[in-house]
Amino acid sequence: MSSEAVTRIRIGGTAGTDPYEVLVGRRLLGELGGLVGEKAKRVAVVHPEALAETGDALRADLADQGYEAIAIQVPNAEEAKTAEVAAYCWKALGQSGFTRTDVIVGVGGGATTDLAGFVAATWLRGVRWIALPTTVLAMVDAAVGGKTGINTAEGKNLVGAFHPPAGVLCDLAALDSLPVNDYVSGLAEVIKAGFIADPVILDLIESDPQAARTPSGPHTAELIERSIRVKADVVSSDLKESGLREILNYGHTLAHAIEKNERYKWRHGAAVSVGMHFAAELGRLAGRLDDATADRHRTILESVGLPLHYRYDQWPKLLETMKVDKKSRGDLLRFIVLDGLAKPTVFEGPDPAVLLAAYGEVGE
Ligand SMILES: NC(=O)c1ccc[n+]([C@@H]2O[C@H](COP(=O)([O-])OP(=O)(O)OC[C@H]3O[C@@H](n4cnc5c(N)ncnc54)[C@H](O)[C@@H]3O)[C@@H](O)[C@H]2O)c1
Ligand SMILES: O=C(O)C(=O)C[C@@H](O)[C@H](O)[C@H](O)COP(=O)(O)O
Ligand SMILES: [Zn+2]
Repeated sequence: MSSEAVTRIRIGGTAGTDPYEVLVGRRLLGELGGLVGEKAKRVAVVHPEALAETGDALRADLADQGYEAIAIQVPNAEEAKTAEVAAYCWKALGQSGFTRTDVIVGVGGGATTDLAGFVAATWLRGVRWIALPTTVLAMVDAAVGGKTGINTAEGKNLVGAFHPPAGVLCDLAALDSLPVNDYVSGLAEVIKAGFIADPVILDLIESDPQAARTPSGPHTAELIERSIRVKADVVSSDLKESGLREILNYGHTLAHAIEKNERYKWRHGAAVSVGMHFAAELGRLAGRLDDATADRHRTILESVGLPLHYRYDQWPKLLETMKVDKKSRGDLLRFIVLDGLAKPTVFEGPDPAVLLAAYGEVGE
């Protein structure tokens, strides 16, 4: 892709949902006004502390276009995904007289877009919102697909709504300021897309893992676009996770338990990396996944600097949390595993001894 090219990926438009586009490229700001639209009088730009300048620049730009624009600054990372911060946003909307035709813009990483989308889903029972993801993870996953939400002390994303955005603008230039640990953490969801659906992603990363760790790598745009296409295909046919969408949860059953155990101080992508290692070992021990594909998880995750291990002594607590994962049904634990490369499937009610053995490979 040349630096001027813009890729457009269409999402939804089936089962009564409004279609929207994910744009990937550079200098996409000119698209924002059109997405906000003429019916809106007010626009609220929700941004994290780390992007205070970006948030204010967007607010000023929207004000120049004639909107009553406000900026709502929220804490960085998971500290934004709380009921208290959502209430703070609702207060700001109420005080600015925000109506049903007004629009929320969420600019930031996945934590910010999850929160902004959730505030949009709940304000007046649902207003239009636009996502401007600024991390790899938010571009390839969080901002796409309409899952919005916040955490509670009891678990990850326990409160939320399906509320797709009106558009998603992935400006690759935003990635230049991202700390390397956050860049790499987003690669976990990219690698997830590779294992569940598009192995070319794995080939591209394996061809030069060090280059994959930076936005200036030769395959950055292709990795992001391929991952978005994986997600777009899935959520376009199953927005509300009645079946197929569960494959996007690969590695997440353990990951969310680790995040809760760490009081949301771990990056989501790091936890997903450990969770995929666990899911691969579970698949292998259950006799479903071949050794080569299971081993490939370790090598590729490690090659980009993602973690494979977590504390062995925490297993009882992690198991308790996993029992109330959103994929559980009654007392039935359910995991996404692979029957082979790009063959994700649901594994229901694994033998507790197999679960423990799989964690034996992950625990340290
Ligand atoms: N809704 C979904 O479908 C979905 C999918 C995947 C993940 N998620 C959620 O996404 C969240 C993780 O998102 P994340 O990995 O983007 O982390 P994040 O949103 O916590 O961002 C990481 C840090 O980077 C900062 N930041 C963001 N963009 C920056 C930039 N361009 N330059 C400098 N700093 C920047 C943020 O303020 C934060 O401090 C989790 O809460 C996870 O549950 C949601
Ligand atoms: O979009 C989905 O569906 C996913 O499962 C993508 C995940 O990467 C993402 O972390 C999602 O927020 C997890 O959803 P949850 O329903 O398990 O909370
Ligand atoms: Zn995720």
